[in-house]
Amino acid sequence: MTPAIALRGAGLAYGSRVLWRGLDLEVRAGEFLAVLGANGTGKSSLLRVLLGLQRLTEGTVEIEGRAPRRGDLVGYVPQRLEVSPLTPLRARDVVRLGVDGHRWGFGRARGAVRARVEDALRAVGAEPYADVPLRLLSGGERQRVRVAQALASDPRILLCDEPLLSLDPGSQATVAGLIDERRRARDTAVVFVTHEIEPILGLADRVLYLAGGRFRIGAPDDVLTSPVLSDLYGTPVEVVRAGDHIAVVGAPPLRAEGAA
Ligand SMILES: Nc1ncnc2c1ncn2[C@@H]1O[C@H](COP(=O)(O)OP(=O)(O)OP(=O)(O)O)[C@@H](O)[C@H]1O
Repeated sequence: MTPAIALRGAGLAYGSRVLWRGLDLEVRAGEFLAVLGANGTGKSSLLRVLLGLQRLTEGTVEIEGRAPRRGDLVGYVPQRLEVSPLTPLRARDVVRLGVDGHRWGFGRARGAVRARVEDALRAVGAEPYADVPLRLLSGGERQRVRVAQALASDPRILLCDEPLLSLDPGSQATVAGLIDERRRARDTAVVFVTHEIEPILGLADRVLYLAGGRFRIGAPDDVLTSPVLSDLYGTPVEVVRAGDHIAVVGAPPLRAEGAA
């Protein structure tokens, strides 16, 4: 079966600075891949490659067997929804923007569009505030709306770039749970970039951990260990686990230039 995402011998550098190279990774439909690592290790750049916004400097990338391109195969959830204090947009309007006009048409298919929007709002539990102006919603409510927008086109692949940032722990768990529910219900492949490990620890099938030009891929329990991360960073790093809590202690800041 064609993987949802296939990277082969993939590398990305900005000038002489190598973010990562030799990345061989297949993500299958319905798989949840968490992408972890320090600031500046190239996590967002990886998403840009998958969105077709950034060219690899070596190797190849395919989305369902083809070069990345614009369209409704891929949904995207950014860090946060920036909202102008002047915008009249309501949650419902934002979700409507996520429904592909070409696929659903204008005029003739208005009923279908409306149903799509309602489904997406319901999926994230945003119906109670669907008609409230966005600027009046809390951070967690806005992020649910943003997830609804990304889900509205029923993408085969969902790319999430730190969607939990600046949410409280309860909202983090809710937003991560919504994305997890969708991938289970529709076999959506999920690539989830996050600094918050705990909310996705029980959800991720695999982890891609980036550190200063090097990386490890594997099941969370295999990658998030003191020996593996110490080896990856090249210095002693402690992974402390207590119940559902986990902390990576002693990871050094990013080196000035990359290259493993
Ligand atoms: N177009 C570009 N040209 C040159 N350098 C870039 C470009 N885009 C990103 N960078 C640099 O590449 C590095 C990786 O950026 P990226 O945003 O992918 O990292 P990240 O792992 O997502 O970081 P963070 O966790 O801080 O969001 C950063 O140091 C950034 O400044």
